[in-house]
Amino acid sequence: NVFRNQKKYKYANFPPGPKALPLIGNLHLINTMNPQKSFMEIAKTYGTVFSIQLGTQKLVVLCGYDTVKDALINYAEEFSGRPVTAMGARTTQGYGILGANGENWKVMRRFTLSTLRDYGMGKKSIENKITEECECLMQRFRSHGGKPFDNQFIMNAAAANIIMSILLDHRFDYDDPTILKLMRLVNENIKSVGSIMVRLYNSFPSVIGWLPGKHNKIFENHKEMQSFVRDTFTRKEKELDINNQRNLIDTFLAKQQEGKPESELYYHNKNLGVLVSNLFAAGMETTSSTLRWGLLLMMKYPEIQKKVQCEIENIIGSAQPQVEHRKQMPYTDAVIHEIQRFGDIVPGSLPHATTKDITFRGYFLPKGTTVIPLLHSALKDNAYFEKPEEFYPEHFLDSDGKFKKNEAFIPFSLGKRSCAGENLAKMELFLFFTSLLQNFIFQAPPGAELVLNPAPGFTNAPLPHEICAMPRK
Ligand code: HEM
Repeated sequence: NVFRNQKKYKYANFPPGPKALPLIGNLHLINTMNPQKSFMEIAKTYGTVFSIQLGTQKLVVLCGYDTVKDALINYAEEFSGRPVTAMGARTTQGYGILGANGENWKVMRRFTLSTLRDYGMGKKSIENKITEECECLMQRFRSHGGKPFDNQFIMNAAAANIIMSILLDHRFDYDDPTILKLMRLVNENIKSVGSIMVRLYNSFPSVIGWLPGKHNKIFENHKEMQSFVRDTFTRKEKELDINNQRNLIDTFLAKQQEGKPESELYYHNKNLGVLVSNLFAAGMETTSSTLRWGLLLMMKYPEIQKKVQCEIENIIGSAQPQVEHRKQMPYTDAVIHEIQRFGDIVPGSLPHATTKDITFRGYFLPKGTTVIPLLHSALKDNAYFEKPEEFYPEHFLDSDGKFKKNEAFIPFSLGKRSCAGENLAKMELFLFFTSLLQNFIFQAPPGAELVLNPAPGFTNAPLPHEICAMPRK
């Protein structure tokens, strides 16, 4: 039996892992509130490259900075795929950038990086847009007059507006129904990506495909999102002036109209629609949650907040914060790095897949194996960070108070699939964070207890909480 022999051969040297139960596999070993913790536990028994089975699907988990780096840097091409899932096949699989593979992914990634560079990174213009957004955000903060408020919605809206400005060259008022609708769609999807129902559905589409649950909601949301995006860019198409491209959608439509073979193969509306939703999904909640961790941590550690504010006073004074200031501000830079390390926003990265059969650290991984690079295990790696479980900006400072790099700082992942918005995100984090601290003192509401555990989900957002923003001047 050729098939059986092949299967046996393929899995003979597969990474080890706990024994799987019928149907559920190892699901009973995974704490759905905190899967990272379960993974770290399993690694203690089975090593830094181990396998687990969710339902009927086998995954390989990479644990610890050295292992993650070895895979994503030394075998960059081999680990650069995305898994093809049953759910994805019915939604966005293959299009856009996040879930794409092969040539389509390469073209979309190249397009995204170069367009973000042209409209966003490096250029002064995006810095001005972020600064403008900061002003609007601070006005909202001021309107609370120092009284407690929940900042989740408003921070999401500010982050959404930055992406919006790159995509559409337009900012929406925080009460505009368009942005409210978009945020609802993106948030609901991100929440449900982590849900156990979705994971099960990936394993047995035919068995539970008819059950009402979050996966049906995802399909509905996805359709709503696509029709929303289509309406928006059809309008843009009418206004397009090839000689005056003002945003990412313009540039995409211009490529579409070039009439080259590439135009038809890759620059079609399906790719545009999925790419646009991907950029929202990837860039909104990540940036906003990081900033919310930042403010929460400043309330928790007022003495650290004070040191940041001192540095702001010394270097920026009452001028407008600019990216240029960062290199003169080692303490603030260290604090922002530590916020990202401690916040650990995307603990399991996005799932990767092997693009060919490979042998990694003595184990055989057939082409198409789903691989989870556990960024959490690098950001909390005690071989690289002195106090991994604490908020300790000194992780990024040398004894002279200068900024000190740490190679295990990989919140944006590594290698060919690493975050395409890294530079944009860093610019946003610095400008929003310093502007807010320049203008407000952040305090816990009277009597409130500040909890630093993350809310359960695919990303690590802070638990719901309120903040008080006391104007400094
Ligand atoms: C603090 C903010 C952010 C963090 C922590 C973050 C983190 C990540 C991580 C961990 C990945 C997965 C990498 C992998 O598969 O190994 C990713 C992918 C990605 N991110 Fe970000 N991200 C942030 C902000 C942004 C922003 C602002 C954008 C742009 C709008 C963006 C666009 C993307 C894209 C397009 C991908 C997919 C890359 C690909 O599949 O080739 N991200 N990000």
